[in-house]
Amino acid sequence: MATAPLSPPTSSPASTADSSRPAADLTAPPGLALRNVEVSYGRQKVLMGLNLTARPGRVYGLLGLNGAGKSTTFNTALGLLRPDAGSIEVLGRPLTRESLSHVGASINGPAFYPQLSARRNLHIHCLLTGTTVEVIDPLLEQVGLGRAGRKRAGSFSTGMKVRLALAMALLGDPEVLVLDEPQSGLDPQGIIWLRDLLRELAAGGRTVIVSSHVLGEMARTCDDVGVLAGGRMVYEGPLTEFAVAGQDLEDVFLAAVTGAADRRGQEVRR
Ligand SMILES: Nc1ncnc2c1ncn2[C@@H]1O[C@H](COP(=O)(O)OP(=O)(O)OP(=O)(O)O)[C@@H](O)[C@H]1O
Repeated sequence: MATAPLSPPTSSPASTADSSRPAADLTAPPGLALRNVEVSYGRQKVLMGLNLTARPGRVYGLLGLNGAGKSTTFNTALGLLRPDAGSIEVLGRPLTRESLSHVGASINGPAFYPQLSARRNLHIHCLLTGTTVEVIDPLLEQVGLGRAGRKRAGSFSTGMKVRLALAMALLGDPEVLVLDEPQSGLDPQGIIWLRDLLRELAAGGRTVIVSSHVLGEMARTCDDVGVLAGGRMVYEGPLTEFAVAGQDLEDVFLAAVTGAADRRGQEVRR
């Protein structure tokens, strides 16, 4: 699938997820799909038959309470954790080194060499991934670090580190982007900037998957949501069908996850 090249982020007012956005293209293979995935840490089962489908051209928000398994889902989707059962597909192909080369990710917080400049960090990533270094300057501009490229990454503010992590994730112009809590550490201006960037990436045909606890921001950013509770997806689909007009996303979310917890409690008690 071809994706449109990135253009500088717009300074448009906050875009809000709404029903006027085009429906998902169900004929294209999902950017990322997990099928009946089971993952345990020792005796603790964390994912129990998890299904997730994130589609091109859409921003997908993975929601769940602390400890629901969002990071475990991302680590498994990226091949960093081996599932006990189930399968993972990227762009309709099995998870392999080749299919993973179409995925950019930022998980487990920003990771870089603090003693090196932002530019040098990106240079190393280019060498590791076989990406041309020509992309570095436009990318630094793209994430708002154009004037900070020569500064030591270790001296960056939290928000600047988040922007550098995003630049690393975007390095190979990936068709699928997986970001674990990308807003974390950004100020309100940065959050609006990120929202516009994610929407622009999706509008260019990419599959964008983010996790977050900030429900209001997810409501503004995402087309689709997956709500993880009790090791399973308790809702997956358009945001507008999860919290319909007039409903508060927080209320609907809490009802969905506590309902799942109650059901799970009953299963355990039985
Ligand atoms: N490496 C690990 N070893 C053992 N248990 C783990 C490990 N990583 C996660 N867990 C456990 O798995 C469960 C799910 O954790 P995970 O980090 O995936 O949740 P999360 O939804 O990302 O949480 P948060 O929103 O707090 O980041 C938790 O009970 C956690 O304690």
